[in-house]
Amino acid sequence: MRIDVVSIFPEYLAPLDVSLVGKARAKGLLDVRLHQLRDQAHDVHRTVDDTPYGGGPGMVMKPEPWAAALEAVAPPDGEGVPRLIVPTPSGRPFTQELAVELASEPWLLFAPARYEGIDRRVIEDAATRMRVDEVSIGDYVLAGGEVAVLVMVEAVARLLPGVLGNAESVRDDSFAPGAMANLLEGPVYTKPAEWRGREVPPVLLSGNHGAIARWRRDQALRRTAENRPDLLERLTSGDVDKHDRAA
Ligand SMILES: N#Cc1c(-c2ccc3ccn(Cc4ccc(CN5CCOCC5)cc4)c3c2)n[nH]c1N
Repeated sequence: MRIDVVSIFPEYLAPLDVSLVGKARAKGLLDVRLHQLRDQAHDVHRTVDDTPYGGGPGMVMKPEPWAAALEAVAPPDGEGVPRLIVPTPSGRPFTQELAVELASEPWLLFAPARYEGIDRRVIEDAATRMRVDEVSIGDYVLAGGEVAVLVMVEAVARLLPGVLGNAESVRDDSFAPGAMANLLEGPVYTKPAEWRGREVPPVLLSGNHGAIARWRRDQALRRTAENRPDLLERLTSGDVDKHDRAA
């Protein structure tokens, strides 16, 4: 997979050089390219923003630099077309389902804006050439889209074949299909078996894999009921018997 990111703060994306994504890049599983939007602003101050038509707070990102930057990355007559992802507070929710969908794309182009966002005409113009998704990573307000790009790239990268080692697996992800689908992870433990007077739940030391699986599901149901009761609504009645619900 190729990932391009256009930003006025490409240094914000430095974490894409480390850990899981960094290793995936080193293994050649991911080709991440960062681009400075200001390189496409040719006035002496390399201006990328201006006042909003109609008034209102803040500044809006000018169309010309963005159009030039997107076309520099993906020339209209070039090979292949990326899927353009535009982080925005007003976007569709970024979910595990969308991460799975994006993980199947050969080329993603992220356009994290700053200020009050990008002139709408940039999105409309790009949509004549490529698929555009306006996406929000959550119901809170950030100062720009770079953090959202870090979130989305990590969520997508870990789904790519070969990125997670055998020891880790996306199979057990909270939101992956299967017995624990739509349940939050339960508690995890490691050595020592007793620490500051607190013991590891004996079932986890029992070697009884059936009992351990049942205990883990029960813990996941409890945690989900406590922190995300909305997710329990997604489970069919057959998944959760009345006893579990009451637990
Ligand atoms: N993904 C994601 C995000 C973002 C996000 C993503 C991209 C950009 C680019 C600029 N910003 C700042 C910004 C904040 C608020 C507003 C709304 N305005 C309406 C008029 O009153 C002032 C406020 C606009 C722009 C961004 C924020 N925030 N939260 C998420 N989950």
